[in-house]
Amino acid sequence: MKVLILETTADAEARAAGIIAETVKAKPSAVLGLATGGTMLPLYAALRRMHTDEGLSFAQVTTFNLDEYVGLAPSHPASYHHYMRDVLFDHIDIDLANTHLPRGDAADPIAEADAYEALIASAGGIDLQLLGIGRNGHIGFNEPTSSLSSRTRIKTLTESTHAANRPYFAEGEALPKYALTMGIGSILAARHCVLLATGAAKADVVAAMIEGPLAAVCPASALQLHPCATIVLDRAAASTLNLTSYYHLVHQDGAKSAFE
Ligand SMILES: O=P(O)(O)OC[C@H]1O[C@](O)(CO)[C@@H](O)[C@@H]1O
Repeated sequence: MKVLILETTADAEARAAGIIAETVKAKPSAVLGLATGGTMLPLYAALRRMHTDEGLSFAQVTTFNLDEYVGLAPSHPASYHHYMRDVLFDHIDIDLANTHLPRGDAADPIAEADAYEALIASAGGIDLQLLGIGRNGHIGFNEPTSSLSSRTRIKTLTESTHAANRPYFAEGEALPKYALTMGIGSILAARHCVLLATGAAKADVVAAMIEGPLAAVCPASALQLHPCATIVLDRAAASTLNLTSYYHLVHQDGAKSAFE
């Protein structure tokens, strides 16, 4: 794992956005795996700015989002379809036909999961998978005890995930019980995984992911198996790591990747 600890939250967000921008510049037809959640909002704002101010083009990019709530139509304000159009797709030059999320309102969600997995394969796989991390260690909606080799499927959401996402739903509205999510095996198949975590509330789970045992109870720890995983943190999210000085020694600016 390449652990990058940035001084401020804004620095961490800018670094993660910069990694995505460099990927798209190096390969304009890149296949990006995208994530949602509050952590990603400033990152997508940075990509919007790079598009508007610096001409960063997404015209040839294809995207696959990690997950969607079962039962929500794309027009639902709390759906991830809605989120992605709102915060990114409607503001850049991407071809909407090349943007993909699992359909939460599919008549047959099991068939939808299989078709989504096949669509990713037919696009040639994912070049860069962006990830957030839930306070319970989930990546995508792979809740604790998810199979580390799982593929896109339906998962039951935990109470803590419900609590974290309650603010995105209308008062009194019942939250979806299930989500369609890329599996941990699907995520590990991406050629590069980039996880962004910011804020002290994520510190303990970040330490479990990086320095804890590989364990299904912390799904993000599966990234320990990935040959090219970059973890981008601010100081607060990195505050309970034990090996901080080592990460600084090896992975900060100027380090030669050949020696990582
Ligand atoms: O960035 P946040 O809002 O803390 O969310 C973290 C993770 O939780 C989710 O929002 C799902 O609960 C993911 O989409 C995200 O990666």
